[in-house]
Amino acid sequence: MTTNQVFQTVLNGKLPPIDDSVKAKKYRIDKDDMFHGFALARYNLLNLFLPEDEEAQVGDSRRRKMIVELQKPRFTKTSLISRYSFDENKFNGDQLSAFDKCLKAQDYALILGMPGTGKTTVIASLIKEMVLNGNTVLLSSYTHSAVDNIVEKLIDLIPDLSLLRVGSSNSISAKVKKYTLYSEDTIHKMETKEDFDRVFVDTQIIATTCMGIKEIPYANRERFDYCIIDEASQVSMPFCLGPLAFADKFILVGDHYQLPPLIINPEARAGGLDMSLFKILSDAHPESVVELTHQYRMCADVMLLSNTLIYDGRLKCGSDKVANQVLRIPHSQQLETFTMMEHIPNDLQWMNTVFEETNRVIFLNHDNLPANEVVNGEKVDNPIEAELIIQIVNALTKCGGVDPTSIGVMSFYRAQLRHFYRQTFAHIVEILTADQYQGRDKDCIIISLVRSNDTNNAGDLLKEWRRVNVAMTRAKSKLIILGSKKLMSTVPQFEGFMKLIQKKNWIYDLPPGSDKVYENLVDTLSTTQATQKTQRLQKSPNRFKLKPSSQAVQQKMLSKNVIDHAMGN
Ligand SMILES: Nc1ncnc2c1ncn2[C@@H]1O[C@H](COP(=O)(O)OP(=O)(O)OP(=O)(O)O)[C@@H](O)[C@H]1O
Repeated sequence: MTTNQVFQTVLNGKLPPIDDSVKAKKYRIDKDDMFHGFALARYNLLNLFLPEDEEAQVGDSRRRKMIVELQKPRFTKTSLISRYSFDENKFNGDQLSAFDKCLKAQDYALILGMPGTGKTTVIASLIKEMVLNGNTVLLSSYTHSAVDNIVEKLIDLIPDLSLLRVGSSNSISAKVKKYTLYSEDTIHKMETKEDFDRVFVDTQIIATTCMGIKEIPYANRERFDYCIIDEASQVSMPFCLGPLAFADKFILVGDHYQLPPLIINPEARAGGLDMSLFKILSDAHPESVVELTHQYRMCADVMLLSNTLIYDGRLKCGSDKVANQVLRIPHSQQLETFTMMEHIPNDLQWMNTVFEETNRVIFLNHDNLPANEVVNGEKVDNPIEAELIIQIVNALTKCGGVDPTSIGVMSFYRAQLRHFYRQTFAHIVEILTADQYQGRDKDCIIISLVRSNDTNNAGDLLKEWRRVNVAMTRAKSKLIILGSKKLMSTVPQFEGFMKLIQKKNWIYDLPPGSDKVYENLVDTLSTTQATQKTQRLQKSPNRFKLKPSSQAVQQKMLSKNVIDHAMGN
């Protein structure tokens, strides 16, 4: 070690004064996260099999019996917590059973929470009960956002929350930042190393991702009463083991009908690395599982897709309000004005189908356009399908007055999403892959299926039914899917889905030329001066060339009369 290094430490206030005469030399320390990650996974596995050594703090024979030998989990007859502080009327029967199961667990319990069934709500309330009764909790999850969702709920639920959020501060949400060690307004005031140690020992709840567990100093904090892992069906087993080793009892929350751990190596997948601990334990001991089946996200039509594809009718709407919700389009009449001004014939007015509030699920089939995919090496996109989606987003937001933050655009293909990043709405409308949408929702979701080709090649991504399930369960009140009916009808995984949407009459065949109909919708509407509109009409009176006898022409004449009348011509 040289003498001219300057160290900044977390122990503010105890720094020796910096000697200005010594020229500081800057060092860059690179941390290889990947290596760190795999080293951690290997350690977690190794720890399960090492002989128990208390002094060296290694070995975990208790977990080995549960996880490797699949020992039956034990449950007490009565709840381990005597005093419930929550209002039972605020929870449904499944959720109350989940509390009951978790609080009777002596080893572990599993919560299978279908989409939007209140997993986050249940975890937060469960933690509240645990800490109010003097227990300590290690809260973990696969992603930072899932950890923060729960912590944000805890902040609202528990006054004087004793919580330490461990992790890099730029991945942590603004509301949660003050629970980290290093934020300016941290609740954890530290002057000395003893203070630092005490934060880890005295705080009732420590929250971090499964990877972030490496930041918890082992010597300082060995035991928690409970470890709770959210998104447990997405975490591969070696990473899941990390947090579990710290606690006497654990609770895993997940849904193995949604995406499993992402394992790219085919050999590792064949060896079972994509099988989460959640799935292994729930298959081995179904009695340890409690299912949350009442969902508060999707309207009944959207839910029906998922029930048909995956859940076999087990998913239910939490209330009539949820079941009957619609996407409100406050200025829908503006679309009518536009179609009149542009003389759009009735049979080309496909946006009306999108705007119809009671159309909660719509499959816009573009076989008649056609809208063919473009393959470029590994990348696949569909420019015409993208153009249609851009028009839908603009129509809903700029014409219909729908809040752009309530809309999400999703595709299975990253190359397709690039078309949307360039749009003015890109910074407000959420544009994500199906995988990134797991755990999120929007009032209106528009899915770009992309694939459309002569050989009906659907690619591999659409064949993963758990990914399709995630995609179909993100919308609350309107789900718009764009794709090729011809191609989708050949995909075995979509057979039930296609049959259902056909039976329900949810397929709309876009007519040829559909992509040109609304392409200047935004320009036209942004021209607010009625006179300007009149000039435009005079310059190009007939955008759509039709025979003089056609019904549409009669309507055009009629609409022109209406506009003329309205403008006092
Ligand atoms: N018993 C209940 N009664 C009414 N609303 C509820 C109930 N439980 C949960 N909710 C509401 O349902 C919505 C979804 O809850 P939450 O976010 O906890 O679900 P989740 O299962 O974590 O969702 P995800 O599938 O995104 O992980 C929230 O708005 C929540 O307030």
